[in-house]
Amino acid sequence: MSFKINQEIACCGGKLLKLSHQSSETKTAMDVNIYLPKQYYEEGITLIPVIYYLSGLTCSPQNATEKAFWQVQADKYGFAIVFPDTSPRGEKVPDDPEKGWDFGLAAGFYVDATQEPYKTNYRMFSYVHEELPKELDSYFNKENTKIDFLDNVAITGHSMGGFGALSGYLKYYNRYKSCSAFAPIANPTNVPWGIKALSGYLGSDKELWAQYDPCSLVSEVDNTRQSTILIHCGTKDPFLKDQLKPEQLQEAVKNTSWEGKIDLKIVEGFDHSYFFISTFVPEHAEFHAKNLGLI
Ligand SMILES: N[C@@H](CCC(=O)N[C@@H](CS)C(=O)NCC(=O)O)C(=O)O
Repeated sequence: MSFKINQEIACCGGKLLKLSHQSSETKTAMDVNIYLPKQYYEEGITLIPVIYYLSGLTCSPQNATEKAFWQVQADKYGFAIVFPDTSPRGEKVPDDPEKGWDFGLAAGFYVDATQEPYKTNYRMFSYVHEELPKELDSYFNKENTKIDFLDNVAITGHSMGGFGALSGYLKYYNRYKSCSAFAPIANPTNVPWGIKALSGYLGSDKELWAQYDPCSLVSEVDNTRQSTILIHCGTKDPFLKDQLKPEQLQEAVKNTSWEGKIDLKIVEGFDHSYFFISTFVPEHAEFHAKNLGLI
């Protein structure tokens, strides 16, 4: 299956492409944005690495595309950045029966649902980590490989997407070269947003929940590369104490191969918004650029 280019927009030194495609995982059309940095359009550049950015609750691919200012950093270092959607969408896709904004549409939580009525469409884990990278690779690298969607890749995200980045990174430790997160839901099995989503999508089996919880995964995944995970959270984030709980991840890594490897920065005065995210995107970009071999 192929991508449709809905918009091609000149941005910084490169181009922003707003794409859509039919997903066999979610069985819906999915929107995805990609920024191709200026290096993509230059002669003689070797493979361009990719950062995947997973967005938070209520977001589409547009929020981060418009408000995180990754594009400037992508040009500075020479990586592409992919902004997937946060859930399947469409009239036939089941939503939260309570009509909340923390479950269902725009709240897919990057897991593969096992429960009715969600299991047919809510396959965001397999979509983001398997189907989307492969589809992008076959679409963009038809004639020769210019963008490395599959190997020299990093992952990051915000809030629900910070959780998605952490869990995806730990489950695909040998693929992602680095992981960072902005205000992630660090211990989803232990907070209201996570409990609602995991019970809705995965049912009551807490062992299945644990397979996605970064606080459980750190004791199962051996950090053989001695990698550091970079995390920023703001002190004025209204969700910090009850929903994000980054300190639980610090606790969980004790006596594991990740001990001392969570670089958690609690920054004074910042909230949960894109003003916070865009402030720290340059630091995350530099962190990933180093791990992707760009500097
Ligand atoms: N809609 C919620 C806020 C949800 C929220 O803060 N969502 C974050 C991710 S968890 C976000 O990125 N929102 C979109 C934006 O700021 O552009 C509320 O009214 O309190």
